[in-house]
Amino acid sequence: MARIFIDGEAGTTGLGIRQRIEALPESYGFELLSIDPALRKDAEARRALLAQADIAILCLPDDAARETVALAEGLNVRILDASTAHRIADGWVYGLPELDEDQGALIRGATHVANPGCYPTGAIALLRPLVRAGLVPADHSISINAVSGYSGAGRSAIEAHERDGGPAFFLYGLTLEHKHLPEIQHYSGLTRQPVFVPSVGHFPQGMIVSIPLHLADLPGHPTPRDLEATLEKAYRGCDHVRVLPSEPKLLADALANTDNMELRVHGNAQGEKVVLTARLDNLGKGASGAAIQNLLLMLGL
Ligand SMILES: NC(=O)C1=CN([C@@H]2O[C@H](COP(=O)(O)OP(=O)(O)OC[C@H]3O[C@@H](n4cnc5c(N)ncnc54)[C@H](OP(=O)(O)O)[C@@H]3O)[C@@H](O)[C@H]2O)C=CC1
Ligand SMILES: CC(=O)N[C@@H](CCC(=O)OP(=O)(O)O)C(=O)O
Repeated sequence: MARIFIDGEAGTTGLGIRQRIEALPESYGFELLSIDPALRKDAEARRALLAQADIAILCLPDDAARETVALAEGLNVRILDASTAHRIADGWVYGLPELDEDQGALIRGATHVANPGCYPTGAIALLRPLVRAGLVPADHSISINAVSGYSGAGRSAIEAHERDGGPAFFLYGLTLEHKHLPEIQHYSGLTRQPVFVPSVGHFPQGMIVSIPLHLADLPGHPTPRDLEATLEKAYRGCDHVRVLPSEPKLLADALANTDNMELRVHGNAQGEKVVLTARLDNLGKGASGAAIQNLLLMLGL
């Protein structure tokens, strides 16, 4: 029997995790420990639940996640943090099992796992294998564009979109210092920070991360197929990541309510340029679905 405490269980990510745990077969033997909603921000009440839990999943703003980690000090509880607070921190294992062949084993043995960000999940999945294969130089200038469903901004944004019916679409992060950049750069293996332009559309869930490349700028002038074959090799056998043929049009919300991600290399007929795309549900493989993958790994299930 594994006792799980979801700190922030009433929020968007917390609720998604709770629903996924409740849908698992009983034989997995999970017991959910819930806090009295009136005490959800009370340090003593949270520490008491942390003391009873085998794994605590943090679905909190960054500062609150740091506070819970401090509260858990000295207790025998493993932590899976969905916030941005610990993604490149020492002593934490990055919870993207598809990152490397041994990443699943690292997650299995870890006491502290950082669940990846939604945009980084797509960007890193596209870039890391290409950088490692030498097809994209580590110091290449990379631009990343992305669109997310409005649920990516949490409960208050969801309420605002559903109450006011908009806005239809907007770019943000235009100071070019989005909180996901350190994580994207670090795990993609890039020495130069990319330009990252996220956006939000008026749809609840879904995401496309896209990265344009001029192939003549890359060493050895690879073909679109070279890039695609490298991605295929990297994700062969992965349950949640698929490399699929290019399509002339991609809908951002086609994977809503799934925990999978699709990667594609779209090239022009002359083979001069490509756009790499990753499509996922920001709340699925981008958050709660990834957390369940990590939880099951941490418990050896
Ligand atoms: N939504 C997404 O697509 C993704 C979100 N994440 C990350 O997951 C985390 C949670 O985000 P999300 O679920 O979207 O946010 P929400 O705003 O939907 O939920 C956050 C929850 O945390 C609670 N909370 C806030 N402060 C505290 C505190 N000090 N102590 C205890 N509980 C607190 C909130 O309660 P109350 O509302 O009462 O304040 C709320 O229930 C964030 O770090 C976010 O960046 C990660 C990947 C994707
Ligand atoms: C649409 C939107 O606002 N998205 C959020 C990212 C989602 C999220 O909260 O990401 P973390 O995984 O890093 O916590 C943002 O850009 O800040």
